[in-house]
Amino acid sequence: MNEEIRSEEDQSESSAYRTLARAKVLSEALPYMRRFNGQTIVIKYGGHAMGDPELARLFAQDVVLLKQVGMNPIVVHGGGPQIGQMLKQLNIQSEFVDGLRVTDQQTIDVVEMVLAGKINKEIVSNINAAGGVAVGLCGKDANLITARKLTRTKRDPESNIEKVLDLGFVGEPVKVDPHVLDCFINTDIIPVISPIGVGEDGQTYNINADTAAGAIAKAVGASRLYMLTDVKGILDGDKNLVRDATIDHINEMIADGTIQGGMIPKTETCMDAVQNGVEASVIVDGRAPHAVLLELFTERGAGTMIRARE
Ligand SMILES: Nc1ncnc2c1ncn2[C@@H]1O[C@H](COP(=O)(O)OP(=O)(O)O)[C@@H](O)[C@H]1O
Ligand SMILES: CC(=O)N[C@@H](CCC(=O)OP(=O)(O)O)C(=O)O
Repeated sequence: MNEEIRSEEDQSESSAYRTLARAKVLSEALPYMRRFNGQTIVIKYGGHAMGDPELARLFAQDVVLLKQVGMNPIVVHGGGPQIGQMLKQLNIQSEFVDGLRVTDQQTIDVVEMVLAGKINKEIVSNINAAGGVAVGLCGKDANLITARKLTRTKRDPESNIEKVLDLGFVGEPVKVDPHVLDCFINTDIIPVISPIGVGEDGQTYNINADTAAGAIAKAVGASRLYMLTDVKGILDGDKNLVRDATIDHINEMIADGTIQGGMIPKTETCMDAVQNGVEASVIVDGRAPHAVLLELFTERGAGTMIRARE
């Protein structure tokens, strides 16, 4: 057969195949779109996941799509690496205890400026540029997150005495008032929230973004809590992805050291959420394009899903 004709046939075959594959993806997505219609989902967008501008653009597009197919996405963002960069530029030393940034007066000013100022508005702009209508908030707006100083203790191995650690203005949420978020349901508005809390006395608190996202997911009765991070999900001892994790399994992995560092507060937040009304928490790879869409709308999903019961 003439080479030109063969190549035309090959091209039309592969284009037909691509069209079929696209149609399959769409038809697979439809039942999930129906199922999640009207549901609220909280997406924690971590500082590591937002590093690459192209990924940030795709993330914004995905959030807009979720809203357009009838869900109520709420974005809670972090920005740890970006805060670190700004502190470095300002020559302010920063130290972490158990994954939490020790926050003095100078640091809290920078944290608020970077999170509620720069990063929040960048995400809002990206969503708006993707055709959405985003509104930026922090925990201070409409009393969204009331916080108090977090107290941490650590046992001194030598004296065996429990010591109170002073983390400065690190806060823990004591109350989330979702009233302002309820106002956005059934509108086109997508809330984007910085993890800054306010004390009863007006003190500004720096809240770990995972913790803030978990508190908001519980308060709004979210169906799903998504944690976008820089790994595929929870990895087992052989570094294989754990697709479905029960609470017992996670506790075992924390106890035997398989889950460490920042993954400990993340999984603890996920477990707390599912034990308090959130249907499922999912840890997904924020470095993968369309991570949330793949998780929500495909049979195979992505990342690690955590439920209260199997
Ligand atoms: N068992 C585990 N599975 C996956 N990641 C783990 C595990 N144990 C520890 N980690 C670490 O947890 C990190 C994610 O937590 P963290 O750095 O706090 O994320 P983020 O900044 O996105 O909130 C991973 O990059 C990985 O180094
Ligand atoms: C108390 C505390 O540690 N707060 C965090 C808040 C930002 C955050 O959590 O951002 P990521 O999700 O990107 O890590 C911090 O200061 O870095």
